[in-house]
Amino acid sequence: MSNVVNGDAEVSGESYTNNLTHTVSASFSISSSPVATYTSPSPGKAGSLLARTATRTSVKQLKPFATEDIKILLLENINKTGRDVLTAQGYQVEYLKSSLPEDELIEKIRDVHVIGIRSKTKLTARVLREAKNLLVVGCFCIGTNQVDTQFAAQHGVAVFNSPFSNSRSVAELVIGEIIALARQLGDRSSELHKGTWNKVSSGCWEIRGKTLGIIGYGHIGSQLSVLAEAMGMTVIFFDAVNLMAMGTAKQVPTLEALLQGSDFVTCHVPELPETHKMISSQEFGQMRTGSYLINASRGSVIDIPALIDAMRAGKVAGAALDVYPSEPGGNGDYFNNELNSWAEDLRSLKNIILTPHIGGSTEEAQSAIGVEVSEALVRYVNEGATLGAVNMPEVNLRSLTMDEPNHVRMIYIHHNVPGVLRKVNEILGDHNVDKQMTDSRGDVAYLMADISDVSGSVIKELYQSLESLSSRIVTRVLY
Ligand SMILES: NC(=O)C1=CN([C@@H]2O[C@H](COP(=O)(O)OP(=O)(O)OC[C@H]3O[C@@H](n4cnc5c(N)ncnc54)[C@H](O)[C@@H]3O)[C@@H](O)[C@H]2O)C=CC1
Ligand SMILES: O=C(O)C(=O)COP(=O)(O)O
Repeated sequence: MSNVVNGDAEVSGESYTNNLTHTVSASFSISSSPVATYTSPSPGKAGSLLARTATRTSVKQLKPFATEDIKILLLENINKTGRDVLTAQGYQVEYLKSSLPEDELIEKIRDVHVIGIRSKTKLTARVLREAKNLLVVGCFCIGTNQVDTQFAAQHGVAVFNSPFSNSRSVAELVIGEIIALARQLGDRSSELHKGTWNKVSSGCWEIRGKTLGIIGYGHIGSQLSVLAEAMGMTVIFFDAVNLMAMGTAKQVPTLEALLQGSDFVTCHVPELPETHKMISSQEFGQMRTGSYLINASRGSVIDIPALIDAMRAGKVAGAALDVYPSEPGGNGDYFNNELNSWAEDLRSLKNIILTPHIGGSTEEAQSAIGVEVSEALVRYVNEGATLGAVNMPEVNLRSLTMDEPNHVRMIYIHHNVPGVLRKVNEILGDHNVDKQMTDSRGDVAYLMADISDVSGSVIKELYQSLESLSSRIVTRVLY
């Protein structure tokens, strides 16, 4: 492992790796050109922004660390496209197919600078507190409810996700389920699998002319709206904010109005305290008799025992669930009462489609998410850019170029308290700050400054001065 020159003292590769957050910041080697060792990633299928950027030879890659010292843990079967972007950078990438129970996760996370997860891995404050080297989290999915994003921000750890790369896949699944429920396809198919010919039309319907009620009209809800209208459905939606309706869809003012007016109800809200058991006994009472319920958002949104009662009473004629309050960390025979106390009652119902959280599980979605999130991670690790972060202010500066060999990029993540900028600018003030950007989000602020004509010893001084401020969360130096 290569040694890294730290100002005038030499730091061994081992100590450098053990606390990269610190030593990335504290490594002031300008002895080897990061560009010389840079290998540009092979362009992804989706047309990699990173790859395009890397081919512009004038852009300088900011990497004052040996890329092989960056340790990345990828859980939950993250797509090969994502793994390829990260390994092409030279990072050490460990990849597991499932998520990890909390204690194993804590053991593993202590060591890594980057973690990539999907919806199952819970990055709680307890886990993140142990993640002493962690710089950044990549959620290779839409939802970020599984991460304590606020705790992460307060400890200088940025969190990225993929806001819409699997939205279409979820919308298409729901369209399939609307027809499958209306025609009782699941039941007919499993009967025939068992040898029973059961040709019925009673209680089976066309979807043309029926009303679809969408709860949460964001990326998925609005995409679904377009597909449903194309199939002859009328669309109404309920959302916490006023939104532009697609096509001839109409926003309704209350959840009750949506439930009373819909033949099919589908949920597309995030997991929040306000959406917890949003559909419970009272709401089932407000639904039309013989209507259908679909949930591909989060398991906490539906009160499942209340759904079981509503289906047994004939109020709800069918349901499709993709998500559950407890979900297993990997594949296997886990869907039983040990996982969720009502699982066997749910499995015994007629006309209910139960899927193992596959809404976003298509080749297209996973391959696009792999590239998108990995590229955001690379930009954050190498350049400090927070564009698209869900828990940090969005800060970026135009790239440094090869014509600016003695420039340095200072990154200072700090508590958002009065007087910090004055102190930071006193420290930077004797130098030529070429460009600077700062922004805050809640309690945390992020400052990025590019400084010209600085030597190794000056970089060290700047770093130490910023580190000594009481407002400091994380200081990084990139050049
Ligand atoms: N089953 C699966 O595999 C997948 C599930 N999801 C889940 O679907 C959720 C929705 O995804 P997107 O449409 O991309 O999110 P989005 O953020 O684009 O849209 C969510 C919408 O819900 C609305 N909303 C929030 N709180 C509300 C409330 N209390 N009442 C009414 N409306 C409310 C928001 O205003 C927003 O318009 C995600 O948060 C995720 O949990 C997402 C992708 C795949
Ligand atoms: O994107 C999301 O929020 C999802 O729920 C999909 O999660 P997954 O990537 O399948 O674990």
